[in-house]
Amino acid sequence: MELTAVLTIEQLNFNHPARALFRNFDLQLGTGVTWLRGENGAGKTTLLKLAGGALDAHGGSIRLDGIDIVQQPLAYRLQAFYCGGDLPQLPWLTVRELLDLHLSLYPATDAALLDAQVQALHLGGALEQPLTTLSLGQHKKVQLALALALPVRLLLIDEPFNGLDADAMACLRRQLADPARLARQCIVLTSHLEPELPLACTLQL
Ligand SMILES: Nc1ncnc2c1ncn2[C@@H]1O[C@H](COP(=O)(O)OP(=O)(O)OP(=O)(O)O)[C@@H](O)[C@H]1O
Repeated sequence: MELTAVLTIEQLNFNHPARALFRNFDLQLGTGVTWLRGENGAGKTTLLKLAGGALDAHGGSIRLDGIDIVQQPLAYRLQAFYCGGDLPQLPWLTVRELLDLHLSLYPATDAALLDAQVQALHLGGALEQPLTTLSLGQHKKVQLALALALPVRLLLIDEPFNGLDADAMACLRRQLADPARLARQCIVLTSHLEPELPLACTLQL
């Protein structure tokens, strides 16, 4: 069956100062989960950040359902979410304030759905805490609650299972295997271990 591309990367070029990473790199991904694999330093996080708009490419194009990341940056960002391990931006906010901020940034988000994700990940008790006081696992859960609730077409998740307790891991695995989600979203995740999910594609860097 022919792939209907959601994410299209053409002739991508990107170097870190001391490391050439992508040279004329092409990629087309459709809906469902893509497992991005590769040894440490292969460029997995960098590729997620490029596709999420957190880094600017040095050449080539990145399009999401035909929306070009350079020509229509806001339209692109409304349809993409990068869930990484970076420590929080705006560290003076509480968890609730960060979630509310995202409800404004992504106005099509269903607030009740976001609240349901917060409850499912047992974050309800942490809502009034400043982001700086969260444990690493709680920080990861806040990012994942957003990732699972925002109505984006492209979800980029760096090492989704790292640092999660058993309940949260099962909750995440259930949702990333939900056929309705897999039919509507292009999900790219990195993992050094087999993700134990139904996969649309495996990509080795
Ligand atoms: N800000 C930066 N400045 C300079 N070099 C960087 C920067 N970020 C990453 N690199 C380098 O780019 C390469 C790719 O890094 P990246 O984090 O994308 O790899 P990765 O495949 O995600 O690795 P891991 O499996 O260890 O998480 C590495 O060699 C890294 O040292």
